[in-house]
Amino acid sequence: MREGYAGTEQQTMKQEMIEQTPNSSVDSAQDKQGGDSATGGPLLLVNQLERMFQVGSSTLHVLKGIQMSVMPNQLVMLKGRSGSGKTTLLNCLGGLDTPSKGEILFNGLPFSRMSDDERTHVRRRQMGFIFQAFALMPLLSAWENVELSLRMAGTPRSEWKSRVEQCLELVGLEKRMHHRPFELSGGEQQRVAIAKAIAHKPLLLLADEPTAELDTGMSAQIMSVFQNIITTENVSICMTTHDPTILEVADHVYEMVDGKFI
Ligand SMILES: Nc1ncnc2c1ncn2[C@@H]1O[C@H](COP(=O)(O)OP(=O)(O)OP(=O)(O)O)[C@@H](O)[C@H]1O
Repeated sequence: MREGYAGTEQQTMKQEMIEQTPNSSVDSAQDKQGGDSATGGPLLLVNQLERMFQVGSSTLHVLKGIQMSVMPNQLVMLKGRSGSGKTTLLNCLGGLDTPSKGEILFNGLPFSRMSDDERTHVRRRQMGFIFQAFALMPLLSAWENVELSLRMAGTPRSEWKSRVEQCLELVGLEKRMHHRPFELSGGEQQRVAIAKAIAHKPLLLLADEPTAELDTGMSAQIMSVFQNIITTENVSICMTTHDPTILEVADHVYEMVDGKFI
């Protein structure tokens, strides 16, 4: 993940997550109601999205009129060469960056036109993020990493134990729950990151190159975990990838060239 505007936003998000106390009484199940996905429409709808960056005196046009949709329970992949704009798009979809033009509807709501607070609320309650570099707390066990995510989402404490166990079992780590990240392989660490990202029952998982650090066997395991959680957790996944070997498991692949889909 390149640093820059979006990198700063991700830092901000991580900071928000660290600072957030579990004081919200909003029920995540309640948040799952409504919106287009409840009526069979797309979970995510992107209309004529553009993103420009001001670099010195020139304007860099990175996203140039993106149209896309993600349906409920779909696995959508964004493929493209380095620098084509995939991460910039993913950051806009997750509200970590703001489009210069165009619109993003999430669960039937105008996500890109929400206030920062509203967008943060939606992001915390209904979205989960997975990054290339696992993003785990190094001193916490797999169990504690997942529990932290529930704590930050405001899930009642009484539900933590069963949900942590359920998520770690879902990703096949029931025998490694008390290991810390350095005691786990790359693939296992990424599975903890997935358990962490789904713990609060999001509608959408956004994953930036989730298999980039992994060998072919481990990448295949991660893809099979993704397929499993789409059905068991009722979640949609939108991920970026460079890896042609995993594209076949996608429900839909968007190919990006120079800020546009071809
Ligand atoms: N904040 C920013 N300021 C200036 N330019 C930026 C900024 N963010 C992204 N860019 C530029 O936008 C282009 C697309 O970057 P992006 O990271 O979205 O591509 P990518 O397809 O995800 O690449 P990779 O696969 O290498 O991560 C690059 O040329 C990048 O330098």
